Amino acid sequence: MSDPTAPRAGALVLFGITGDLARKMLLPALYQLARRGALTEPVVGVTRGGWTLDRLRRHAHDAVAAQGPVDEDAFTRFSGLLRLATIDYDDPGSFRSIAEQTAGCGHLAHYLAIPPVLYARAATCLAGAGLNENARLVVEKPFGHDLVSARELQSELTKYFPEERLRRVDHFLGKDVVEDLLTFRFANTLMRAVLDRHHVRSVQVTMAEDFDVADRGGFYDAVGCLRDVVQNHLLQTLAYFVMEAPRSGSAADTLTERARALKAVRTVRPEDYVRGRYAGYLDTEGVKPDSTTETYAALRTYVDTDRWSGVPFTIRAGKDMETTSTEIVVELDRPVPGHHHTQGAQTAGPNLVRFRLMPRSGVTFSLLAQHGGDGTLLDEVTVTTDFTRLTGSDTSAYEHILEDSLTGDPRRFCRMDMVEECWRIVGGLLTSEGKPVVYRPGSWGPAEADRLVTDERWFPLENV
Ligand SMILES: NC(=O)C1=CN([C@@H]2O[C@H](COP(=O)(O)OP(=O)(O)OC[C@H]3O[C@@H](n4cnc5c(N)ncnc54)[C@H](OP(=O)(O)O)[C@@H]3O)[C@@H](O)[C@H]2O)C=CC1
Ligand SMILES: O=C1O[C@H](COP(=O)(O)O)[C@@H](O)[C@H](O)[C@H]1O
Repeated sequence: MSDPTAPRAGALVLFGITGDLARKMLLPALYQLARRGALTEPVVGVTRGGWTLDRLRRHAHDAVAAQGPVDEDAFTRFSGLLRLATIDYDDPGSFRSIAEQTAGCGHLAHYLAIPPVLYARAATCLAGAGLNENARLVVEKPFGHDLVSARELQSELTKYFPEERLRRVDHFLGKDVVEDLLTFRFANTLMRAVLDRHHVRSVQVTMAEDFDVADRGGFYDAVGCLRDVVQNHLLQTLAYFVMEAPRSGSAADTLTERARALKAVRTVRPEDYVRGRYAGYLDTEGVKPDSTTETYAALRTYVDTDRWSGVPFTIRAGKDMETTSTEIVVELDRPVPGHHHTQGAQTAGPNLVRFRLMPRSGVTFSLLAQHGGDGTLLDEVTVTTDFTRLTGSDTSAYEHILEDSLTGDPRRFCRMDMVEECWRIVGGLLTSEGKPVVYRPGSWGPAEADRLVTDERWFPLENV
């Protein structure tokens, strides 16, 4: 759904079209949009040079082919939309090449998939060429490296692009399954009835990845796990899980409720934080020999709302772990003791509601059922469903993000107040010193993190 106050852009100006993110995500997503007729506007790739339009087209084909079979007719349509502009960040006049390529296109959407240190410079040069007028600026993550730098960046960008025309990407917000948390919670009375402090004992959020930092050592070592995925992706996902129902389906109401939820997340105390690093990380190319960067982060927080007050939320994320899986596991309270039919439940496993976000999105309930003819003997049973198989949805996060960049719909982006809240929540952890605890590659991270969860027990993930 587009935002009626934000006109659709007449062209997408893509800085960083030759880069890693463009190859892995943006070019394949743009092709998919063109394939289903959702992209008919020019896509102007911006580069410092060395590329021809033919090379870009071949590169785009390779990027698309790397993800599966190519519909050549659709690719030809997409390829016909590609244009190229060469710029020099030290020569603002060179940005006129973008104006030449976008002449007659109307409103522009500039998408910055370049190193974040260049965001302010790019915005300044765009303005110098008059390309900020009525234009939207979309910036990739990260937005700053702490609260102060995020505010500084905001102040630089808003000199030329006011907040209502700024979009900050967090691709988790483009994932259907993350948005679906809201529908699943509020459209189902069963869920509405139990997801609150009266029924929930604890919530565990895990984002495990079974791969290491590979060739991203230089980037990752300056960032670490907390900044890479917790401060943004996992806190935004948590916001969807804890927020109240928006008053309406409008982007403004959704954003307001999400921001309210983040404001209620308690600032994490350093004693509720555990950092880890997989063995062998220091041998990665681009990683400093004396690096203290974490590849695993686990923290405990609380959400101070009427619904969630007192419920512990633990979040953990890590590279080189046993599997690749993202889940929210909700542990429900045990039934009251003292009854014939609740006796067995005191020692059996608790009821769990498991929101499986990735790789196969769906939900699983762990329940108890009578074993044989004795109501006190219980079996643990699971009831599971797979959303992707049911709905057949296969729209990638970046298809949504890029389409919204064109339409202007702000709901799948981070508003500045959300960015500030996320930095506030983890702010006390960013300067954590000392070496992270070393963990075995392929494991579940350091055992030290067990103290953060209720009963010192992480529930095993289902997608294993
Ligand atoms: N790669 C990933 O998996 C992810 C990346 N991101 C974010 O996306 C953005 C782009 O990331 P990524 O594609 O990996 O970045 P790259 O390092 O691949 O750089 C992207 C492009 O930026 C230009 N560039 C690179 N370094 C410089 C420099 N020093 N000065 C001027 N231009 C430069 C180059 O384009 P040219 O030479 O054509 O000018 C390059 O192709 C970043 O903000 C990153 O944080 C977010 C999530 C995941
Ligand atoms: O932004 C990032 O996200 C990916 C994980 O995203 P996914 O959609 O593939 O699950 C993560 O691997 C990467 O380190 C981080 O920069």
